[in-house]
Amino acid sequence: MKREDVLMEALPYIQKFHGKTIVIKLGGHAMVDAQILETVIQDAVLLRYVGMNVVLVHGGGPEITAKMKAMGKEPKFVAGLRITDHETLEIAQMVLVGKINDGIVSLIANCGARAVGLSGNDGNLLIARKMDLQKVRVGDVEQEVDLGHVGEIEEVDPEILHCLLEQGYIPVIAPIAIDRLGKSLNINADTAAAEIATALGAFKLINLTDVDGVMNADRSRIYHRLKLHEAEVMIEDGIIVGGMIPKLLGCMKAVGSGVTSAHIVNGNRGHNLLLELFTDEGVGTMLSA
Ligand SMILES: Nc1ncnc2c1ncn2[C@@H]1O[C@H](COP(=O)(O)OP(=O)(O)O)[C@@H](O)[C@H]1O
Ligand SMILES: CC(=O)N[C@@H](CCC(=O)OP(=O)(O)O)C(=O)O
Repeated sequence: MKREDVLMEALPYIQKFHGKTIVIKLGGHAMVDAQILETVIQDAVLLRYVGMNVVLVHGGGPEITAKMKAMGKEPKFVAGLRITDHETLEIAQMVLVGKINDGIVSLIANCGARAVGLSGNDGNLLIARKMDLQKVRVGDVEQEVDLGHVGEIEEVDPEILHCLLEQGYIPVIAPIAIDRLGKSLNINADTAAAEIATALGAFKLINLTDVDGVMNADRSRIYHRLKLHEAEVMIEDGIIVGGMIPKLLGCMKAVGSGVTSAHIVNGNRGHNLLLELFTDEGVGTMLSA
């Protein structure tokens, strides 16, 4: 395709998305390479410059895991959620709020846009309560597991985001929430992004991760388009496992609540974010109602 054709293919999308809100979830597995992370940030800044309201929610699971291991702690997950004791919560806050959030804000500044870093604690953005015990099947026995300081989001107050977006900032959000007594809770970043997209009435939710999209059981094919009911069946059938569970559930919640489409895209391939948004074929999985 000629270079001018590439630009012309993007034009109707740029027109359609102008002034619309897009929530981009940057997964920890899509941030392991500094150069790739920079590419993603460049894409996000470009979206801002073509007139979209861009909100970034980031994870950092692999870095939290690495820090825990370095401190002699064994990470454990239930359905993609990290069991979080007090020390783990402190590690998660240090990594997510202290390190990753700050790093992304600086990268955006380097790319010529303005960002403000937040966690769910700021401006009561994410109010949560401690998550109920989770049922886990071990062999034939079903057990109940306490996930510790892990939160279930009860309320989202997007006011602070509206203020920042109106002033042209890109809000960058770390997935830590606050409970009604002022205590912090660890939130899965996919869930946080989906709740924020829903509360903002976003046009799109884009999940950047380390796979090309939602795949079938033997991982031989990608689903480029999924409907809500198909995604439900895939979860019931156990085709979706681990970290993909909160991701797809989040996308389903968002789409079920009015977000037009939710996308799962490989963030480790250069400029995939732009290709998913501005080309006819797209590159990942698009979930719609
Ligand atoms: N059906 C599926 N299709 C694609 N990926 C899946 C599926 N089920 C589970 N996964 C896993 O989900 C992972 C992405 O989730 P996660 O590790 O939490 O990423 P992130 O850190 O980007 O949020 C993939 O690397 C893949 O191993
Ligand atoms: C409760 C819970 O699981 N919280 C996550 C928060 C970070 C996250 O979700 O990071 P990714 O997007 O990279 O997976 C965790 O501790 O890993």
